[in-house]
Amino acid sequence: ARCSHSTRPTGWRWCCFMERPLTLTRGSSWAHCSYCHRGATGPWPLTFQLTTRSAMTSKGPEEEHPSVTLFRQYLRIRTVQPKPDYGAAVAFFEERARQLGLGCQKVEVAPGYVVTVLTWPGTNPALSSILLNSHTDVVPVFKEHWSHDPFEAFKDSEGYIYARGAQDMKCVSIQYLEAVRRLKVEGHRFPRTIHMTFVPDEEVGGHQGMELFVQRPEFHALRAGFALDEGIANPTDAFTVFYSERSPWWVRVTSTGRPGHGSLFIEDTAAEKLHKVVSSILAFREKEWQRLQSNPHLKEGAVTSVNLTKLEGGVAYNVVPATMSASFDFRVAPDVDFKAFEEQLQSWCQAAGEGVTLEFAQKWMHPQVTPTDDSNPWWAAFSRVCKDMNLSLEPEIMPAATDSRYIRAVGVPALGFSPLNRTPVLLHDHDERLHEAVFLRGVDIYTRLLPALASVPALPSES
Ligand code: MET
Ligand SMILES: [Zn+2]
Ligand SMILES: [Zn+2]
Repeated sequence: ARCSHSTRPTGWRWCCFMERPLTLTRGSSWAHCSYCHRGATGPWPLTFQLTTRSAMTSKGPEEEHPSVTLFRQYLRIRTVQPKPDYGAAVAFFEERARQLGLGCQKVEVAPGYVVTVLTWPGTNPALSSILLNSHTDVVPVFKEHWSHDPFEAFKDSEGYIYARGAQDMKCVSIQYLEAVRRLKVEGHRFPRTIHMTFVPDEEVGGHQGMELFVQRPEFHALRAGFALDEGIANPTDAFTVFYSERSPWWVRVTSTGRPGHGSLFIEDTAAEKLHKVVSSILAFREKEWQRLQSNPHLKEGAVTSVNLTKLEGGVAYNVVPATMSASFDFRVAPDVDFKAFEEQLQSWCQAAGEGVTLEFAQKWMHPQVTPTDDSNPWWAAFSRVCKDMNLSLEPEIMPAATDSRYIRAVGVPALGFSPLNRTPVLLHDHDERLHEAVFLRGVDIYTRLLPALASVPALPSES
């Protein structure tokens, strides 16, 4: 097979030999394949500049990079909460497994909730495996605030792909698959097995997804030694990598008090007492915010955040209700004393008066930290590749929660990493979008990371 060099100065061309894109130098009359170097005009990678981005942007479908086409196909599957079309997603991954010649296993962790596992076996089955995890569901949209239909995967003339899940995290699922495809086509084999897990329901807490899956014999049979899961885009040149997470505590405070006519000065009302708790919690929020603001070394994930997200109660303007409630989304930093923190919440309720109680809708109690020094061979391999590729890494604590918490809690070290730099953070936002060149660069990054991770020598525990 040979490269087919294009004479066009812009756009994507496919190298049939290396199964990857040719890079085209803007203004030159011909292209080169960056892998097999036929007709090379300069070193890979192209410097990643906005001008280059538009040079790399394709116009018509016939010019589009096949990995981008696949990404857009996946984005069109409506796996949107609260009623995700998981059947279509599972069928999509089964078809990928068939096309790539990968093992495919479906594990139904709850009725209708399937974890799809695609497997590329390693050469040394004695070694633990690499787990590449991604969730298949996406959060709902406010359609009226979008510039394009969020399930159409519209690509604008600049190369930005608009879709719910473009960043969180359908890009990562396809980047894993495309990196594996490239490596397989190039004829590589690695000592460690690579498993890709596609899991449901992360966006609603993972209770019918990863939380159940890690307890199943099928999960233990994967013998995962290390996992990658989602991160967050970085608007700068750097890439963020998460080594721990804050713990979600979703708390509902219910206040009860004396009811009556809306014209009277009734004492001991539900509203009065709820107001006190809300004030205590929002004062704590302000304190944590100030702590974050005043210390430039602290990142968002290192302090505890809280937001008042729901207020419920009442039936009429002139009826004082006997019950009112407030719901809070706490994200508790990993270094917090969890027992003391819960006691603090209880004491705010008690201080507000009689009949004020709290309940938890989510309460994660097992924060874990994956070491980011060379004592951790997985970190060493991961960071070495990034160094070799000249990628600067910003290690942080994930401010939100991902399925990584379940993976780490069963003893598997995990890093949260979405290979998206120079990208505004738009997860869960209107007009969530990703530039196709950033997406493709992410495939390159995994194409370098996977060989390194899947070739980490036997650990002391494995020999
Ligand atoms: C607490 S469930 C996690 C849902 C979502 N990933 C979030 O962080 O909000
Ligand atoms: Zn996500
Ligand atoms: Zn999300």
